[in-house]
Amino acid sequence: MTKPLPCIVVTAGEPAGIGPDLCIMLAAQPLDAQLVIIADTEMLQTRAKALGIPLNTVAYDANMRQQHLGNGSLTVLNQAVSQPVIASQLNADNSAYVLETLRTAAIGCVKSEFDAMVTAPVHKGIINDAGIAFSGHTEFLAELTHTAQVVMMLVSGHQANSMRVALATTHLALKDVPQAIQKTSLETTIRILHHDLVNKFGIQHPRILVAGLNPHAGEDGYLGREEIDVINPVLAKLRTEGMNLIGALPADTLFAKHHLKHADAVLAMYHDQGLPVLKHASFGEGVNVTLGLPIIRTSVDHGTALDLAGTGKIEIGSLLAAIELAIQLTKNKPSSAV
Ligand SMILES: NC(=O)c1ccc[n+]([C@@H]2O[C@H](COP(=O)([O-])OP(=O)(O)OC[C@H]3O[C@@H](n4cnc5c(N)ncnc54)[C@H](O)[C@@H]3O)[C@@H](O)[C@H]2O)c1
Ligand SMILES: N[C@H](C(=O)O)[C@H](O)COP(=O)(O)O
Repeated sequence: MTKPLPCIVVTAGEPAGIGPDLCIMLAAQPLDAQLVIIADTEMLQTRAKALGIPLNTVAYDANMRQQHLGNGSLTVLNQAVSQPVIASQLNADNSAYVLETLRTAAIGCVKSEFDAMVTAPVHKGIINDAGIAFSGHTEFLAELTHTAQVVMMLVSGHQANSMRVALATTHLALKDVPQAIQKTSLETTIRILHHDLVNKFGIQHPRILVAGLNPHAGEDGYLGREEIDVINPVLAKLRTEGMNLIGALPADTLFAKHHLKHADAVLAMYHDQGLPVLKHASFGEGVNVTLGLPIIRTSVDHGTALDLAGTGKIEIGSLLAAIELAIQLTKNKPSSAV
């Protein structure tokens, strides 16, 4: 008996950004999956007209499942915006809509109606302007699924030569980072990273490079003590369990080719220690994946690109890579029905 294709749900993200444009472009992309877009159908049609792309939308029906053929048609689970959308113009009145698309997708994944969710970019600032505290999908989905700790990892798009960069802290002001690097949370981060590399990415004995926090990994304590007091003791403890952890390494040279050649993942201590390197190498083709969640969630490696919404001048590579990785992860799921 042939297995059904995985059902991937895509949230269209900030409606004034390029998320809707990306979803419309998906209509022409055949996939080895079923595809459901969560968005305001009328808003998608208006944007498609502006882009000059003919778009056929079919209302989502859980009982009518079919492969996404890329024949110009999109299956849409309609979620109404509060206010008409103007491309490039943020409107805080539509922030609740954005979060509702995420809730619908995540709950659908928890209930196994969907196999994985893929998110188009949201604008963190406008959601906060609406009076809703929001620092990112990663933190939002952790809270929604009652998961105490998750790990953000970005993967460069090229499978053969893939770089994976995970973060010990996520969307945090730089001044708050040192305080957030604590033994317990760092240990949990490494356990989640190690577990998911083994179980979700199929890497039997992952070799993980761990960055220090300070310049030159603290230079024996003369440039900061987090390596001596926190990071190295955690690495030593986890090594006794057989984990292959290298570090704490100076972050400036950790990303040199000779180091990366033999690494399955890098753990950076904070957002802008790790992500600029990965985005320099593969911006527009990378994937953001949330590890440690009870559901599969991947995302694009770029933001809302408000300057490009409705212009037709965007690249869809990262969204396609995010969908491909989501499909792959559904296949690696131990109890997967797909
Ligand atoms: N996954 C997400 O939800 C996600 C990811 C990153 C940033 N963001 C958010 O997006 C907003 C804008 O962030 P930013 O300006 O720092 O980054 P951005 O990625 O939106 O834009 C950076 C540059 O890349 C260009 N660009 C981005 N995506 C592109 C694409 N698909 N094709 C062609 N060009 C593209 C933009 O035009 C801009 O010049 C912020 O609120 C940020 O927090 C969201
Ligand atoms: N840190 C991510 C990046 O730079 O690509 C981005 O802000 C999205 O994060 P969430 O997936 O948590 O929204």
